[in-house]
Amino acid sequence: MSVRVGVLGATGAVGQRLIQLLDPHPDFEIAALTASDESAGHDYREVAKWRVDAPIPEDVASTTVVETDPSAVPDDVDLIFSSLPSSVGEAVEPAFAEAGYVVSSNSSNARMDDDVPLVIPEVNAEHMQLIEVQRDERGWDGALVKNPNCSTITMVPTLAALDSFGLERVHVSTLQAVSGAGYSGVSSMEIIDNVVPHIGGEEAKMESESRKLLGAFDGAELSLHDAEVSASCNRVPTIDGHLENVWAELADDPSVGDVEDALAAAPSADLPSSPEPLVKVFDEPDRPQPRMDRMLGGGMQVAAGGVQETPAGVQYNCLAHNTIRGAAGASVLNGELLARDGWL
Ligand SMILES: NC(=O)C1=CN([C@@H]2O[C@H](COP(=O)(O)OP(=O)(O)OC[C@H]3O[C@@H](n4cnc5c(N)ncnc54)[C@H](OP(=O)(O)O)[C@@H]3O)[C@@H](O)[C@H]2O)C=CC1
Ligand SMILES: N[C@@H](CC(=O)OP(=O)(O)O)C(=O)O
Repeated sequence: MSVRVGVLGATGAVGQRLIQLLDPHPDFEIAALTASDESAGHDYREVAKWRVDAPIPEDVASTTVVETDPSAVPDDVDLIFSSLPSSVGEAVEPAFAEAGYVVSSNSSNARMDDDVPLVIPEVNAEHMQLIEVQRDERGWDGALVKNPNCSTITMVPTLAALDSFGLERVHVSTLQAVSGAGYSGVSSMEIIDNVVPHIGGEEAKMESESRKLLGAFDGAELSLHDAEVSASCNRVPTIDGHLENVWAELADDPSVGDVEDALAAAPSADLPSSPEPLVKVFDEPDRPQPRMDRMLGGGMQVAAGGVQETPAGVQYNCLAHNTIRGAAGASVLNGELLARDGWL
């Protein structure tokens, strides 16, 4: 199988990660790269400030970047990956879906729309069926599919693994890497020797997106999970890898061993980029750590550890690479699911 793919926002931080993952991909072939009007018409190497810690693929470097408009992308492209600023995605992604393209987007716009699948394939692949509702309602031949926010993706696979114990309430405190804000997002004077206890909009995203991901889809409508989720988000001076401290209140009151077993047994998805196992559980109380564990499973594995009982529920720590599992890799995984299940 070879699926021709386009990347919207290809010159950006997440766009570069997408290229790093798509260039060697066994099933996907990069056929179009888009960016802003200022970059259009130039070779990719001229307009992308390449920041990835691996060489820029030569065939990509010499590709001409085009405008972010459906008319600029060849008709035989089957799948579009989008990593645009959300204000741009809001206007442009529906235009691509209307023009017949299936869009796997990482941008935050439309994630909570009733007819937009918000998917982590290992957690809620069945929500992809919402595409039928979306096509009926919007009259699109294409589709718009989202992956969640990077902090949400880090935590939700662990919550899904514990939901059979009766997930009632979640408190989470995050320690988020600077790459989550993009290359120029946090200045060195702000973050070196410091922690910033505020990331605009992040807490609300974790609280709402988690409940949608864990919600039930009856074939026509999606209902949010009942659990209350409360988040506190902090920027810390790590480069990549979001570490999170989670307290989960579970109706069944499982033992620490039961929780560790459930996390370790979280099902993987039978897709090229899905890690096996989905969650690596550490016995060592001081793991996972961003520098040591963010590249587990090629950056796609979620790590967990430090499970203990507390008066506020089961407490544990979890970690994932925010620009791979939390962004570009999440979109690629959704693309693999879309291709495998015949949505293209
Ligand atoms: N950085 C991260 O770790 C994460 C980012 N995200 C989300 O992913 C998206 C992209 O983030 P990031 O890669 O950091 O952003 P960047 O600012 O690095 O890249 C933005 C991309 O969008 C293009 N672009 C900007 N304005 C326009 C426009 N008006 N029309 C068309 N293209 C445009 C840029 O092109 P040009 O180079 O020509 O300006 C560039 O390719 C955002 O929605 C962000 O919130 C999500 C999770 C993690
Ligand atoms: N806000 C995240 C990154 C991000 O861009 O998230 P979203 O995909 O929800 O816009 C962070 O700072 O780490």
